Amino acid sequence: MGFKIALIQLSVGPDKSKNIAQAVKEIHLAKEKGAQLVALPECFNSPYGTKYFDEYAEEVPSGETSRALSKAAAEAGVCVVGGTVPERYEKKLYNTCTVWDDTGKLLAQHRKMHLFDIDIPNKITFKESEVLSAGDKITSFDFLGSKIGIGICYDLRFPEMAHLMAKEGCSLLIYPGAFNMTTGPRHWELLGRARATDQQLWVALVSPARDSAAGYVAWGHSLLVDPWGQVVEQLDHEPGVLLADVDLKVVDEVRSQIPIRKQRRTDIYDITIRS
Ligand SMILES: NC(=O)CCC(=O)C(=O)O
Repeated sequence: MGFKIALIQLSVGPDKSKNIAQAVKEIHLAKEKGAQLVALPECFNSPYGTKYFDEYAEEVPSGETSRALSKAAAEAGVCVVGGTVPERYEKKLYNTCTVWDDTGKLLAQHRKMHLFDIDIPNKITFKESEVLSAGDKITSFDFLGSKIGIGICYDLRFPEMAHLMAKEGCSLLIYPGAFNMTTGPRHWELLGRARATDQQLWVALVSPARDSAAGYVAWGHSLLVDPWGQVVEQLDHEPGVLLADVDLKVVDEVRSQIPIRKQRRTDIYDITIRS
């Protein structure tokens, strides 16, 4: 009960076609190494920055990147969590993750719900909301008898969202993300471990590789955390692939041995989706 996952820490540059071609190549290589699920990083077809989103944006599923991911998933015969791309929809832009099954069919589409607007003086100021709109839906999909939830980068900071995905039955949460050189060393691993521990499930964080010459320098360090909150494996900041087994039995093991899910005081508090 489980599957092999590959987290692809891609090197991303300004050449969109090259970024896509590199992703397609890595999807095939991961499949050859036995991966059943391949996940790409946030903003993998474009440099990460508000000035780039409009230029690199495409429609889902008709755009160049969607078509390439669908084809790669079908040809390799593997499920692809397609990182994120700037998506154009009805004159708005979103930061969007698409998921493709092993026949190339679009299984799920998640629009980043929490936009990355922060201001840390003399370190980093970023305002996604200057150009992006926020999504408004929790997203999960079925995979080999399990349910997988999707969040995007800053979404990782919101335990309520992870809680709702766990409540929907997810055993694994995948977050394509690109933390930076200020928040990355402080919070990236901590938040991944926190979400895994508080929801008692697997968490995968997938970053682009670091490019120190880029306007926004990604922290890298893609990682997989088990439901005990332990880091199973973590990359450094170079391009690379993390290939590991996701054992779903561990989810049941932790949840039965530390039964916080049954011990919540829902007579006093609750987290629900407002419709
Ligand atoms: N792309 C993002 O959402 C970055 C989030 C981030 O760096 C953080 O600290 O949160």
